[in-house]
Amino acid sequence: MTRNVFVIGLGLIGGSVALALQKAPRTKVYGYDYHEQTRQLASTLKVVHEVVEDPAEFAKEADVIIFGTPVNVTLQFMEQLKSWELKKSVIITDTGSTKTQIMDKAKELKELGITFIGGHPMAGSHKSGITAAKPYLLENAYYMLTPNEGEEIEKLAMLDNLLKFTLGKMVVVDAKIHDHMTAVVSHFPHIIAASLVHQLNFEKKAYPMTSSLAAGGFRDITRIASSNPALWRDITLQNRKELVGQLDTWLEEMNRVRQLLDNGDEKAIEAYFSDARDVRDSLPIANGALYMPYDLYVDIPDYPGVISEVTGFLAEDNISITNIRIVETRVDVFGILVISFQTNEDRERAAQCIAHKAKYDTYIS
Ligand SMILES: NC(=O)c1ccc[n+]([C@@H]2O[C@H](COP(=O)([O-])OP(=O)(O)OC[C@H]3O[C@@H](n4cnc5c(N)ncnc54)[C@H](O)[C@@H]3O)[C@@H](O)[C@H]2O)c1
Ligand SMILES: O=C(O)C(=O)C[C@]1(C(=O)O)C=C[C@@H](O)C=C1
Repeated sequence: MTRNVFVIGLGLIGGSVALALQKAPRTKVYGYDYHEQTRQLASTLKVVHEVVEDPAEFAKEADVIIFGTPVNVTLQFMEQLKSWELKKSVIITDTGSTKTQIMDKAKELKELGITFIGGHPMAGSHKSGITAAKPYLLENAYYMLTPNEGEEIEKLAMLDNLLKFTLGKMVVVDAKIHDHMTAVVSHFPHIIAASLVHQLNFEKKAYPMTSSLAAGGFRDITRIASSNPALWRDITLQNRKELVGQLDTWLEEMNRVRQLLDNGDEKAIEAYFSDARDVRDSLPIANGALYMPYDLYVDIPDYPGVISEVTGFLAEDNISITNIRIVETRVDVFGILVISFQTNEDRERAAQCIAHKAKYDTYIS
């Protein structure tokens, strides 16, 4: 029997989930988005098997409903669900970055016999919209499910079994604990990134050249400041209690740093950086929330066709790449072509392949 999966909100995350779930057996993926252009693109780009025009009407047919909408929109839909005609067996989930308010709302649905199990894949991008969706976006990332207490284990297992096709690593987490942890590693960093950009904006009024000097460090730490502001407004509002707590801790920490600088305490300042480096370097790379691809920097000469030459050699040796980009400056890196791999083994094989076949130097940053 075919199961009908219905994705509402076909942007970066909803679109990526929809693309991934098309690989699940006996599954038909339907999708709805309130933007007409997104619905058209969903059809043209085959992000879903079929586009739906009326979500409430189609919901009657759905076995699983997945919200890929901004978190406040998901709350509104959850209110509407109360009056939708749904299959008794339907399992509803979301992909939202916050969980406490959504899981509180889920309790109201449970009273009406509707199963809602929260979900949150810990992968994404500062890009938004359907054109940024990719079938492998969630691969290897933790995918958290946040059932309320007392949720039927069979329903949780059914959802887990379906979402496994995103290739995410499924874990179950309590909603409140989820919001505490994601405040630290995801939501608060967005505030810091935005605040640094504001600081540069202020500085550049007196020193206009400052912007031109912003290089790799500033780019890396502020990339997420280019995220969708409305999405982050909703996330930070829903998790504002946790964020105020993080902000208080941060302010205390900044006062401590200020003291170190005021005192000109060499040892303490070095320890501040070296302790942070040790912690950062021991974080789970590629397995955890801090998923990072294995990057290889290739020092290539500047002539047409050189990129396809390198990727051609890798293809000959059956080495898959996950990303490729050109770094526009040679100031802070050795190589100019950056190729990402899924595993360290692939990266090592690629370095050997490039050294052997192309004779270009490779570096790991
Ligand atoms: N961006 C990330 O990195 C990331 C990562 C993990 C989870 N999330 C969560 O995933 C969800 C979606 O985020 P995204 O990054 O894909 O955003 P997005 O802007 O790319 O996609 C959201 C989609 O929802 C649609 N939408 C908005 N209101 C709607 C409505 N009333 N009815 C139907 N469709 C509507 C939009 O048109 C858009 O296509 C959010 O809850 C977010 O917190 C985001
Ligand atoms: O990579 C990014 O741009 C992201 O911000 C992705 C990111 C994060 O890591 O904070 C953002 C929100 C999520 O809910 C999950 C992942």
